[in-house]
Amino acid sequence: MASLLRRPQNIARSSRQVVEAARLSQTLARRPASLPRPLYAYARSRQYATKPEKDGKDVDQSKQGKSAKGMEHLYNQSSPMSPSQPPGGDKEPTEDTTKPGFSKLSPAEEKALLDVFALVKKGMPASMADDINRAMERIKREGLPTELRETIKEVQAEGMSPARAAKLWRLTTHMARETAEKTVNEKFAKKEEPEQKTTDEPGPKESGKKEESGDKKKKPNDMFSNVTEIKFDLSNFLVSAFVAYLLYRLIVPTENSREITWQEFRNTFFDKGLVEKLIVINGNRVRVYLHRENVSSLYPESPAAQPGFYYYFSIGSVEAFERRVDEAQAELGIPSSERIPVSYQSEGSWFNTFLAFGPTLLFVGAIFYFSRRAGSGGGGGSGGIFGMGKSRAKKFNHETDVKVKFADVAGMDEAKAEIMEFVSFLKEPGVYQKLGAKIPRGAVLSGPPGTGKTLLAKATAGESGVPFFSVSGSEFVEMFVGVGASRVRDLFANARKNTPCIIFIDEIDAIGKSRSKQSFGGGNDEREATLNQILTEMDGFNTQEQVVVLAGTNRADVLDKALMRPGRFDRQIYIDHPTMEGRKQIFGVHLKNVVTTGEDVEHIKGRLAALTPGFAGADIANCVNEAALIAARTNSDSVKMKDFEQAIERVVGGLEKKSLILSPEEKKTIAYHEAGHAICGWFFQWADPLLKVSIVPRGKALGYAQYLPGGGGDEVLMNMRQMMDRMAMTLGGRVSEELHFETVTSGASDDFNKVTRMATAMVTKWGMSEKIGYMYYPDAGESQETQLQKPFSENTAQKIDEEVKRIIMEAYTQCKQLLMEKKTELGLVAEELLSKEMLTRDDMVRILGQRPWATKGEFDKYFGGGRTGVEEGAGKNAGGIGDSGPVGGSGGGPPTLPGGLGGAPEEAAPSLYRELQLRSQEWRL
Ligand SMILES: Nc1ncnc2c1ncn2[C@@H]1O[C@H](COP(=O)(O)OP(=O)(O)OP(=O)(O)O)[C@@H](O)[C@H]1O
Repeated sequence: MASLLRRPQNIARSSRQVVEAARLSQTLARRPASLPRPLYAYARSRQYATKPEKDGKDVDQSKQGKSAKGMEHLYNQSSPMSPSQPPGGDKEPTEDTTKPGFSKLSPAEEKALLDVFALVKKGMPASMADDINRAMERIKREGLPTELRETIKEVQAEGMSPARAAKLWRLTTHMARETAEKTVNEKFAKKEEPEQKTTDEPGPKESGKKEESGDKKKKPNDMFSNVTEIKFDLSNFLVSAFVAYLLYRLIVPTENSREITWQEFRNTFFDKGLVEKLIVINGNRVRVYLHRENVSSLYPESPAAQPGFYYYFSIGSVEAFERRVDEAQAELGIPSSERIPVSYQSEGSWFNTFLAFGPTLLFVGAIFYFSRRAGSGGGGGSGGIFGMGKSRAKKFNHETDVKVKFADVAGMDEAKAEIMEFVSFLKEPGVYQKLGAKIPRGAVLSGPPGTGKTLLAKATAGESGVPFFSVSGSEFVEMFVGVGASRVRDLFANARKNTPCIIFIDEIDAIGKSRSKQSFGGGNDEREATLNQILTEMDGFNTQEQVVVLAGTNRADVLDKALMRPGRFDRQIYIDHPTMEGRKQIFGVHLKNVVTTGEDVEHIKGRLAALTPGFAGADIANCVNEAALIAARTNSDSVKMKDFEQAIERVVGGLEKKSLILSPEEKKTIAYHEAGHAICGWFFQWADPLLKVSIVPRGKALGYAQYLPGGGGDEVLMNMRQMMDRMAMTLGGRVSEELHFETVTSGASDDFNKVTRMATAMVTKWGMSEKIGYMYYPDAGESQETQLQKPFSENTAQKIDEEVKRIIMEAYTQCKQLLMEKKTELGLVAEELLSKEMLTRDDMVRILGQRPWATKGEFDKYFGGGRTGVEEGAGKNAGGIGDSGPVGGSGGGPPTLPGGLGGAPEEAAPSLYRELQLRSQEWRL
């Protein structure tokens, strides 16, 4: 077409042919049998129009570039698919910038594209909008590839098919790439130009030349960074813009069809021989395809001249339609060999297609959306449905992230020594391997919450200087079966790529629970699959692979046996609550982070350690922080001992209840109740020494007495004397109420709970009752069998009840005896408590004199008190039952405990000791 436009004489000649043909066809069309003629005329006109004349001389020069008068509309290029040319045949053809193989946009197309571009540009940054403008300019200047337009035409006429969609995609991508490359080349050219000029410049700039040439060498790199940037943006933009345009054109088409009646069809097109073929759509509508060139000759203004446009009419039935067409053709005398072809098609609308796919699309969309949300909520990076099987483990770099060292982990020296071996294995594997030693694969760190298991694992990574993968057991658990196993695989695969390294699985009980225990009530396939995968992966290492797996759990007892066998988690490291010395060291670590100017830190550490039996490392860290907060509230320069004490009270007892107003009668009852506990604690030899007693309500308690269990030491065993003294002391509140008031209150309920639990344990677990003997009866919570059935007979149950009652009554008698003896002292303490609301150990010494029994350990060092090192032993017990009661029978020596004295601390009996010991720390009425 471009070459045609450059030869106006050709246009003039062909226009004459077309006019002639059109005129002829018009005349002939009126005659019934003239159907083939216009076709012939059309063929001629096309032939001449597309074939350039070799000899242009015979064209009338005066008419060069002009169309015949009255026929201008034939050349005004109004068809959307015609190459662009300014309207009006009189004008000189402008310079053609269309590339070979390209054709220009029609004004209508240009407008549509501009609309789409304007829509896309909205809300874009200015730089991108510029790119879009540039792209549009280029399209206007160079047109679209002819192949692309042909395909668009096909799509418009016959609909979209996968092959056409692929072709469109290929063409638009190709075009986008070309455009981007061109832009880049232009940029190169522009940048090189000024540089050339600089080098040409003579004179003093000569010296700068070398630098410039050096610069020039660098520039291609800079340019390259630009190149990729432009290429990416522009190509992406163009592809999406074209696709948007095509969709726009396909889904919201311009008017490309119109309904006509049978009569119109016959008179206007059929009888004039303009019909090329008929397609019956879905048996109820007929699409009329016309000889477009003939139509444009006859009816140049008609929309039917535009490509993609067609007429249609509705039919009642296919048979009736066929009959009518046959009759019409017979009337026109068209021989059967030249009859108009009729074909049949069934097709659905875009809307129907969309509706058919709608539910599927919605479903896929919903899955995608929710999986993305699930993904982004947790580990971040690997979100989305495709990232589901990816491990969520966080990798910490030993150089930047894991700064914890063994020095930051205080106490737990044995655990540290044990785990130190892993560090030396990772640092110097050769030492072990040359002796043929197999390196342990992993260790389970178990113990109560907050005792520093995670911290120890981090310190191991920090010391060994290897990458550290940290993941929580619950992160493997997903609602889809197989995801957990796939995450385990991914985690270990990652670890193997980063050897030597440490994997730390926190709360491993989330996936490592014993399989037999889980199966109760249905089982859990997903968890089992995940566990099996861990078992396989841990077996799958070869001994050379330096991957150490550490796991943390609070419940080592529920873990699957297979997980704990040697070759998997070879070592089990139990981390208990820290001892007095351990607490001291942990306080040392955390006190470094707060300002304690002017304080004797050594003394503070010791005193705080003595004040916080049963505290885990996390509690200690919290306490120190609370103390700093309290100090900050009072605008202090440094954190003082009193701040720490307040913090401990707050951590253990809760907030002071200032809003709770008690009546004078209630206050008096509370004061006598607490004084009863205090007197017992003071005068019973084996009871816990009193530290502080208060009637200020705190948390749930109306008053409290604070003791130091075990005399500030770290005993894990209790003998019968201690138990009896503790029970008697616990009953002191109620006994005091009985002695001083006409009636008693409900305030002793928690005391009774503790006493009953302890007495029951003495009878059913610790073999401290002659009637029951050396038996162990598990609680309902301890095993599944006991949940349904009691492990003893009715007769034994009765005996247990009797024994428990007897022991409690003995404790009661012991307590009452003491409080009646010390009624005056009790009154003094209670009245002082009423007036001061809180008494310390020093107040007690002032009122009652020195405690008759010395305390053990370092208690006196930090809390005053004259005597130390008083011998323990039977006979010095003021109200003890070691030598008076029938229970025990061992002459006051520590009873032998069922479950093994030296057994692991998680054994039932010692853990109960621990619990009772901790409970004595609680505040009580
Ligand atoms: N031995 C210790 N030395 C110093 N700080 C400690 C120690 N133990 C615990 N802590 C403090 O307690 C915090 C919590 O400890 P960590 O997370 O290691 O406990 P954990 O045993 O893993 O708890 P959980 O079983 O609940 O996961 C630590 O960040 C640290 O501040």
